[in-house]
Amino acid sequence: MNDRHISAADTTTAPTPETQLDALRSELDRVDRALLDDIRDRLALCARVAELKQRHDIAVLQPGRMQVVHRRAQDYAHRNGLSGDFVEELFTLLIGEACRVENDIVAGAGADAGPRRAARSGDPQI
Ligand SMILES: C=C(O[C@@H]1C=C(C(=O)O)C=C[C@H]1O)C(=O)O
Repeated sequence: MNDRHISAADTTTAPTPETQLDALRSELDRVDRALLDDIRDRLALCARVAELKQRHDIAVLQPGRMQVVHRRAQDYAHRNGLSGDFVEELFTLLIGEACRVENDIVAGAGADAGPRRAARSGDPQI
């Protein structure tokens, strides 16, 4: 069938721009939730790193490790067509927040200082 023979039924069932926008926004909402879950999990791991550092008197700031994390993010950006500047800023923020959380824990701000970790399968249900 060519364009001159589209029936009325075909045109009425075509998704409207609004429907397509809603569908794309639902996808975005799902990705945003996953991003936030991953950020929460990253910070919860950093809180565990801080507890280990505190127990063994290891410095919170580890410039060598920060370099490794930044370098890997830049490689990823390069391979996946993302802006290197954007990824640099993003990881500067992520690492900065990790260090803030770690410093709070090492300074003894207590168990509430860190982010909540994600529930694991063996956890009690409350
Ligand atoms: C998580 C750590 O602590 C800090 C936070 C880092 C991060 O957010 O990736 C990296 C280096 C650290 O100074 C670590 O030492 O691994």
